[in-house]
Amino acid sequence: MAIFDLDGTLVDSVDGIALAINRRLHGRGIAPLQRDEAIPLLGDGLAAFARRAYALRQTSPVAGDIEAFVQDCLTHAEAGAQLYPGARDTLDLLVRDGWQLAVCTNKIETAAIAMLGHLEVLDLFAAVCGGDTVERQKPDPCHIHQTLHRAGLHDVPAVMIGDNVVDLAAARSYGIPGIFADWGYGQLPHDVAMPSVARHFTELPQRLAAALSCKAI
Ligand SMILES: O=C(O)COP(=O)(O)O
Repeated sequence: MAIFDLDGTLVDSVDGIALAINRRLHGRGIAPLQRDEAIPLLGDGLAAFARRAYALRQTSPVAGDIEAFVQDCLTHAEAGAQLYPGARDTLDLLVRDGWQLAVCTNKIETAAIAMLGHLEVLDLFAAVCGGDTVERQKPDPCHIHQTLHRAGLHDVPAVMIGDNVVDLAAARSYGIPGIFADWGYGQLPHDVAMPSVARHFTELPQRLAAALSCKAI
C-alpha cells in the first residue's frame, strides 16, 4: 500500500488556497499573501493555515473569518490545483504493478475528494482520509491507521509519501517507512529519520519497492 499526502505531494494546490485567504484579507484591507508566504503555512489543515496567515499579517481573524475561508476553499476546492509532473503516469504504473493507493491528508476530506475527482485520479485510490474525519490528524499515527482501515488493508506492508514533517513523523510513529517528496512545499526535516528522498514523482516505483525491502538506493 502506498499512502500519499495530498497538498505538496500529489497536488500543487497552494495558489487556490492563497486566493481564498486573500479574498478574506482583502475584505479587511490587509495585504495579500504571495505564494512563497503561503507555502510554509500549509501542513496542518485549512483552519491552521488561516490562523497562521492572519498571524503573519500581525492580526487575528474576526468571528466567522476562518469558517468563511474554509467554506470558500470547499466551494472552489479544485481552483488552480494541478497534479505534479509525472504523477498521473506514475500512479497508473503503480496500480499496474499491483500497488494499492490511498490518500492521507490534513485537508478537509470533501475538498480532497472534489480535487482528486476534478483531476481525474480519484478512482485510483482505495481510500481518501481527511483530517476532519479522524480523531487526531497527522502527525498522529492514528490517521495512517484509519486510512489503512478504510482501504480495508490494515495488515499489508505500507509506505507513506509526503513533503511535510507531519507526514514523516506519522509514518515513523506508525512504524512504516516514509519517503520525502522533495518536489513539494516542505523542507527536508533534520529531526525525522528517513530512509529515502524522492527528487521526482517518477522515482517513486523504485523508491517504494526499496522502502519495502529496506534497501538503500
Ligand atoms: O492543507 C494542509 O494544510 C495540509 O494538507 P496535506 O496533509 O494534504 O498536506
